[in-house]
Amino acid sequence: MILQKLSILNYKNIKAAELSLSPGMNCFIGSNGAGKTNVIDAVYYLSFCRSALCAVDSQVMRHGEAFFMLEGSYQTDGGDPLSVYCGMKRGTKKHMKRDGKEYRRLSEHIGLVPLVSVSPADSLLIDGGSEERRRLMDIVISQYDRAYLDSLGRYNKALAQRNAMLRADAEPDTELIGILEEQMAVEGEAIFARREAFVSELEPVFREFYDDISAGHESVGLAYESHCRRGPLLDVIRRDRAKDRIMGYSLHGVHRDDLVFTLSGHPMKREGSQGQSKTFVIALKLAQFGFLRRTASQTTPLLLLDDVFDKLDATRVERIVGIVSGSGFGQIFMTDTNREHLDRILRLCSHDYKIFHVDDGEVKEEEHV
Ligand SMILES: Nc1ncnc2c1ncn2[C@@H]1O[C@H](COP(=O)(O)OP(=O)(O)OP(=O)(O)O)[C@@H](O)[C@H]1O
Repeated sequence: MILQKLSILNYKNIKAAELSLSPGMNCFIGSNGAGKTNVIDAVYYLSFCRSALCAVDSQVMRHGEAFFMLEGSYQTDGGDPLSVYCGMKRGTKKHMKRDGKEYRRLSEHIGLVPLVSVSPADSLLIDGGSEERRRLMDIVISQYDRAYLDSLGRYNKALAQRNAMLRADAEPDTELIGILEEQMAVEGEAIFARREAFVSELEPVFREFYDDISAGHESVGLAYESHCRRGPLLDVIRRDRAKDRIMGYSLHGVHRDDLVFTLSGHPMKREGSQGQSKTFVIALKLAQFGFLRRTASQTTPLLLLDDVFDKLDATRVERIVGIVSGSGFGQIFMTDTNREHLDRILRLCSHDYKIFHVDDGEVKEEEHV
């Protein structure tokens, strides 16, 4: 998938931008706070119907403005044109359209424009709670498996209802809580099977990328942990109903799943240096990219690299650039604050590229000399 043109109106600090993009590398350069991340967040928005950074849509609207609008003109891998539009007026709901036709449900759009993003916020994958790692699995799997997203929705609904019953003053109705547990078990087992298949396919590819970037200096591990491994999920959930009632929430289920990251057999979070943690996250995201390309109807995802090279030594930067400019990767969006650094990266890169200067929300394409 190639994003050929991007139009932005009133998105965060970008008042108006009309960008004609390279099918290869698109570099956004500017000082801190200039709006580089905001531009690539607009690209992210058009894939996921939401910002990667703001949970609330009204927050992406430029301060003092009454609406925002994003429009992307894509070329699919098959060569067909595709247009995606999102617009929202303050105080109303947003409208997402594909080729001029409004979606009834936003979930219908997820996966159409597959995208993998690497950003400084990804350090939370290592340092943050298990919800960050579950989100990584959910974001990838839901881009190629709509049934997964539906299962997740039904599971979360049953979980929220069960938690409400556990917290209520009145003793839970045994029949009703039993039905909710059955729903959680059915959907939970389906979610588990898909997460397990995903991780077992991702893990060897991830290790290969890590070895490649670190020149085989370190050995890393990635494992999937789930209560489903303790036996039939229904038994596992039901067994501790009395304890759950005391705690006021469900202690067991796939909402507690996690990914365990290790460096030489020790927890990455405790042992990894900043550069090693960054390498880990990048290898994970590159593996995710390959996985999506194979599964998301053979479409090459877009790759967003927001400020990724900070804290990495020159050899690792060189190896990463070598990987992403090789075959199998497609269009890339990258941000950097340092021109010399960017020029060094571009010298390594065999892709066609464009440079855009971002200054206080204004985006200008650099003329090629
Ligand atoms: N809704 C909004 N309206 C107007 N400006 C906003 C809004 N949301 C964020 N901003 C502004 O966007 C700027 C941050 O932009 P962005 O994160 O894209 O910077 P950046 O160029 O990536 O910087 P860095 O190099 O520091 O990562 C801040 O100045 C912030 O005030």
